[in-house]
Amino acid sequence: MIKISVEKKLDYLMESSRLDLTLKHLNIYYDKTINTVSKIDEEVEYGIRHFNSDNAEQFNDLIINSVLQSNLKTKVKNLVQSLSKPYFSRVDFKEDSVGEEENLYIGKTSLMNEETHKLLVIDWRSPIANLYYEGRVGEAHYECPEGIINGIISLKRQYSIENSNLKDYFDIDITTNDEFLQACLDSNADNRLKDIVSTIQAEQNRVIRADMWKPLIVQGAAGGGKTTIALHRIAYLIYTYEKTFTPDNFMIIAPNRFFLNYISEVLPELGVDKVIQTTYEDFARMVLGKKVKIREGYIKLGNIVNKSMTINKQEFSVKEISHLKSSLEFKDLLEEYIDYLEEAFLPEEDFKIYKFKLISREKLMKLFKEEYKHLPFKKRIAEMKKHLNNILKRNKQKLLDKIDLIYDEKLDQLRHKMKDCPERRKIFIKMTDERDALLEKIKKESKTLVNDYIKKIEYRKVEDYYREFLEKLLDSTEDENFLLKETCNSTINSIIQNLYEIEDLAPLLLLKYRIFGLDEKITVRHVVIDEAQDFSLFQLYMLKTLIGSSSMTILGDLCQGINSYRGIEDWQDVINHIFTEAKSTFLKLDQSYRTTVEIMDKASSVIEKLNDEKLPPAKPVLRHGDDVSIVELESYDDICRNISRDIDDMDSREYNSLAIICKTLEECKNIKKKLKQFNKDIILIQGNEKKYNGGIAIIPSYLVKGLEFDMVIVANGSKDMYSFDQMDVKLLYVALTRPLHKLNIYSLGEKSNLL
Ligand SMILES: Nc1ncnc2c1ncn2[C@@H]1O[C@H](COP(=O)(O)OP(=O)(O)OP(=O)(O)O)[C@@H](O)[C@H]1O
Repeated sequence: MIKISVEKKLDYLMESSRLDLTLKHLNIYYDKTINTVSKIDEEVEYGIRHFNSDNAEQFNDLIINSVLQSNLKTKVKNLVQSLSKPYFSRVDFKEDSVGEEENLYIGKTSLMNEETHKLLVIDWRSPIANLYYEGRVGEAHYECPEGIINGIISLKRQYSIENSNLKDYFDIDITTNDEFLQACLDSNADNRLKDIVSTIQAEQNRVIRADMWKPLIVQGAAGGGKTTIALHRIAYLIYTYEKTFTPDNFMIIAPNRFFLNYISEVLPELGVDKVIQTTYEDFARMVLGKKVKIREGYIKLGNIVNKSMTINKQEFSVKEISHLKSSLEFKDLLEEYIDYLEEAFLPEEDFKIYKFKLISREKLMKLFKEEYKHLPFKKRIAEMKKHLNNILKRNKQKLLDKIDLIYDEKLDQLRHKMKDCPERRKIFIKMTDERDALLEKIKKESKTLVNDYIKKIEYRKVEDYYREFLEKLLDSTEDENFLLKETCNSTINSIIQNLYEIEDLAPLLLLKYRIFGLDEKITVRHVVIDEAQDFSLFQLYMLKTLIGSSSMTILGDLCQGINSYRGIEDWQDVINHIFTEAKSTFLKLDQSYRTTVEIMDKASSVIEKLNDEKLPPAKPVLRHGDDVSIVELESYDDICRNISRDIDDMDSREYNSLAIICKTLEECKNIKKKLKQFNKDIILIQGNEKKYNGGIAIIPSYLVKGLEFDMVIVANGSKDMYSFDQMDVKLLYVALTRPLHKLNIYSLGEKSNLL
């Protein structure tokens, strides 16, 4: 029997009654909220039933109530969560200038004691909660809008509360390697990522709370919590800027929809709804306003990975072409083409009525290129249209009067020159007819003059501009520049087939943005990009341009840059070339939380083979597990027999998820087929799936980034599969960093020298 000291017993009783008190207030608040919900529900229902589109007031009420209804739903969801676990930690803090020590209970959402107006629970995102994440017992401080508050922490405590019951609590100093974190990391992988509010580490806390207005770039080790932290940062920013922004002002960009599903539970768990969660491809489609057919990135990468086993010229040029199209140099070439379009956009003529010049082309160009420079071409033309209408309005009457005057003078001269006679009368009539005809012509022409001028301006489809750009580039490129020629030719072919590469999206977006502008204003104010190492500089430039701000969080790991032929090679390039006008914050997450020391050491030994100082090593959290097993076998049948045994072992180890990682999709299919003999039910992940519900999956190496599993089997880590080629090294590194607890590697024949 465990002996518990009297002190701990008393403490426990005190904590239990504190929990009861919190729950009592929570329940009162919950009941009140539910009452409000029913009232609002009734009002919305009434509003819909008696809807009268002519009654503006009623319509406004309905809109307001619907928003309220939706907010209340989120509130109720959060309250239900809080009722099960109202807080997870406590900090006892005495501010230097205040006599009394405060017991701060920290939870996912705050709660007020409505009688005393004191906070029973403090939101983890509030400034004072920093004491829990960064302060140690003893002298501590936190920053808030009023300045820096100094004081003393006398206690930091973590609670294990389940279903409203206090199970246990631990007193800690710093939030590193404490029992809580260890317990979290020891637990098994869910099929979804989870929130980590109670165990956020100091370096992670700094990422979460970094200044929103500066671009934030985070290099984070595999398993360093980048994805998790990205989502917590969004929750933090929404809380901090509650009065300024709504959740849909925030957007997270993830590598694919499968990944979006994997992260889909974290934000709701953190009490946040309605954040835009998308992929770069989907976002681009939305901006382009059409269904552009894109060769999925994973298919292309799959082809590259496949072919890299037999390196040939063709494969080399696919990577080179992608690299070129993703570069800022390519963007500059496109900008030159847009400059050329700008020069030729207006009709080659003055704006005139009949023979009378109202404004010269030179002046119109000045307006177009200088006055309205900040606008896309189409919007410039809309502005110019207004301007031309004004010019016409101002000058039409003047012109008509002037013509009258000229003819009056002419007629006068005639009168002086000639005596009245049939001849003079004839000339007179001819002249007045001529004048009237001219006046009529001008009046008539003026009705359509502006529209006729505007109609001369030709718009093409975005993809037609793109094609013309490439054709012109092709013409102006020297024959020896094989790569650029090949790039233009292959891209023109793609346009003809109406099937684009992911690299074509940034050029298409730039053309759309500069020529047509956005169909709808983008309301996103802050973008978070996960797995950003696979983004190109051109893509990042476009995202920044489209949201019109540098308020971005960019997280990635250069060690996992499996798309490095087009992705980022050095974060400094992002700082120097994308965020030139804003001072960026660069932070690192060196610690890795996902896996054991043994597994991380093996993975690190692989990435170190690249000998690249820009690829920082990951430091595993002190958690030990089994050694990594590497077994060389003679046939795929032997490999599958071993895998089958590992699968049988899963239950005894209480693992929920296992991934068999093969380098290519072909190998995945082959192994899946062979495993059928052993009656193993395995899901093959090919990249187009929307979700993974746990269990055993077989998955190609280039699709596993970002994911995690209790156990990973690298099906064939042989010499033939993984060479010292940069892509091979990174693919293997990504595969080795996926398991939480166990890693087995098989090899068909001799194992790779990387291992
Ligand atoms: N402070 C923490 N407390 C508890 N668990 C944590 C903490 N930080 C990270 N983890 C866990 O570590 C694992 C890895 O986190 P995550 O997937 O966010 O890392 P990542 O940096 O995006 O990884 P990768 O780049 O390898 O995909 C997750 O299971 C996450 O819950």
